[in-house]
Amino acid sequence: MTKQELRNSVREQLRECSPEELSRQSEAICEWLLRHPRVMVADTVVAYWCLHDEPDLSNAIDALCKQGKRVLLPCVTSDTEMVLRQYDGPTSMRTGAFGIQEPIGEEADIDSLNNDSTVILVPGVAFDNNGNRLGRGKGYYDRFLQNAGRPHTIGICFDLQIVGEVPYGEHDIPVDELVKVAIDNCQKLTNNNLFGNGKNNNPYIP
Ligand SMILES: Nc1nc2c(c(=O)[nH]1)N(C=O)[C@@H](CNc1ccc(C(=O)N[C@@H](CCC(=O)O)C(=O)O)cc1)CN2
Ligand SMILES: Nc1ncnc2c1ncn2[C@@H]1O[C@H](COP(=O)(O)OP(=O)(O)OP(=O)(O)O)[C@@H](O)[C@H]1O
Repeated sequence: MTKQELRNSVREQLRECSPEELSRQSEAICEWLLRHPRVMVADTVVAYWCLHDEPDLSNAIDALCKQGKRVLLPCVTSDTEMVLRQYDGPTSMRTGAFGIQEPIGEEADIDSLNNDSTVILVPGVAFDNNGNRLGRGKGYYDRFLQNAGRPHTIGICFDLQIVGEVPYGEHDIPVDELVKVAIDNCQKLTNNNLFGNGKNNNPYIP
């Protein structure tokens, strides 16, 4: 299956899901994140403000912000680039490119992310169990992650977006870990979804 065929197939399945089920999963993901050991000790969490077909992280974002953590969100600045700005609460947002809500706060220095105290939550259209990620097809995250050093990355998606195999190329950067929350057994799955410390799941990445 090509990347585009997989995108279309996953989107079709998401359209068939009930909004109630998806919002239950969003809540379970937020709770899972707030209990995640790396997130709990992080001082910086790079999250995303959801598009209509992505898990809604806003409850986790607000909770992390209230805990005093630095929460950063992407802002699209050109056809290829995005930067991160600090989230300072729901009233400090504006509508950016692609209709995505983005903070008006201070732009973060990308060099400040290259450490053990940063966790990056990466959205995706599909992921496979090796951490390979299919994005929206513009390469924003691949370029950004390439420049962000090596902080811990967690792929975030709904259950049905974890697929057998995601086709990947030389630019694609796999995530270190995948959220995998089944409503009835999130506890059981929490320790079962790490790919180890290796950042080299993808043989194309040196
Ligand atoms: N929440 C969120 N923010 C994010 C991303 C993301 O995946 N999720 N990005 C990750 O890269 C960047 C934005 N990337 C985007 C890439 C393509 C389209 C896009 O093609 N939008 C179509 C809508 C149709 C569709 O995708 O079905 C459009 O506007 O025509 C939107 C955002 C930065 N911010
Ligand atoms: N690090 C990079 N440097 C230059 N070009 C890149 C890089 N990463 C991706 N690209 C280019 O961006 C385009 C989209 O790549 P791809 O289909 O892998 O995006 P994606 O991972 O699905 O999207 P996204 O990261 O925005 O969610 C391709 O033409 C690819 O060659």
